[in-house]
Amino acid sequence: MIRFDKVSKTYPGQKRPALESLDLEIAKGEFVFLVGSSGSGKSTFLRLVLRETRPSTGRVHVAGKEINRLSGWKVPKLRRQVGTVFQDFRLLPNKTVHENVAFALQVIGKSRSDIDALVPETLEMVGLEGKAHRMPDELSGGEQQRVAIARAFVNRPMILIADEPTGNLDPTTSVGIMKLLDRINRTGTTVVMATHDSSVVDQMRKRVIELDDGRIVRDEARGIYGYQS
Ligand SMILES: Nc1ncnc2c1ncn2[C@@H]1O[C@H](COP(=O)(O)OP(=O)(O)OP(=O)(O)O)[C@@H](O)[C@H]1O
Repeated sequence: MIRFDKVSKTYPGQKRPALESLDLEIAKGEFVFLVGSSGSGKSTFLRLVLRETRPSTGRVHVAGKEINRLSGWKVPKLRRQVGTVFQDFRLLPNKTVHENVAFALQVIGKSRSDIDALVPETLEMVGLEGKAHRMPDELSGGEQQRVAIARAFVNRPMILIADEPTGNLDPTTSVGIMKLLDRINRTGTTVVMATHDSSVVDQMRKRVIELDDGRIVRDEARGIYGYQS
């Protein structure tokens, strides 16, 4: 589902590469934690998967396509296959919960009847039935993150990328969010999550890839967080 062949990335004006000669394969349906200290290259990895940036050398394959060669007009189609969730939720503040999730479908041209069916179903899946007409600021942080996950998943993407999704949440709320991501993963969606949250990683016992200075220093099938920040 995601394959990196000898991928290096050096940002313009930087001497040291953010990622160096990364070889990596993530299969369909896997759940992968990306860990490593600040600056180790986690966000750069995720940005390469989304083609928000391109590798300096090497090849990035996502959902069967070599994406460095993808022409610009095909990038939106790629991004439809990849849902994204962030630490700071990134909801539209002036839209209701329903509208936030519906918007993700409107921009890709889904019909009104599809939207009317998919949004309530997805809100129910994330445990927000009954809150469809609330505004984001009328929700707890955990609920806002559930809306963000609903928005990322409503289109049933092949891959879900989560960058520190529990970073602003207390431990109990984080457990609920992880159960939800696990449920999404069980539908067949590949989940890649960058995190500094050691308790979450230790609880889930999924594949753990650790980056250090742009290189993979650990790749374990049922790993723990295992590095001291
Ligand atoms: N746009 C950019 N321009 C120049 N250098 C960058 C840019 N983005 C990241 N870097 C550098 O690349 C390296 C890797 O950064 P990256 O953001 O991928 O790390 P990270 O593991 O995601 O860190 P954090 O856990 O703090 O989010 C760092 O040395 C960083 O300073």
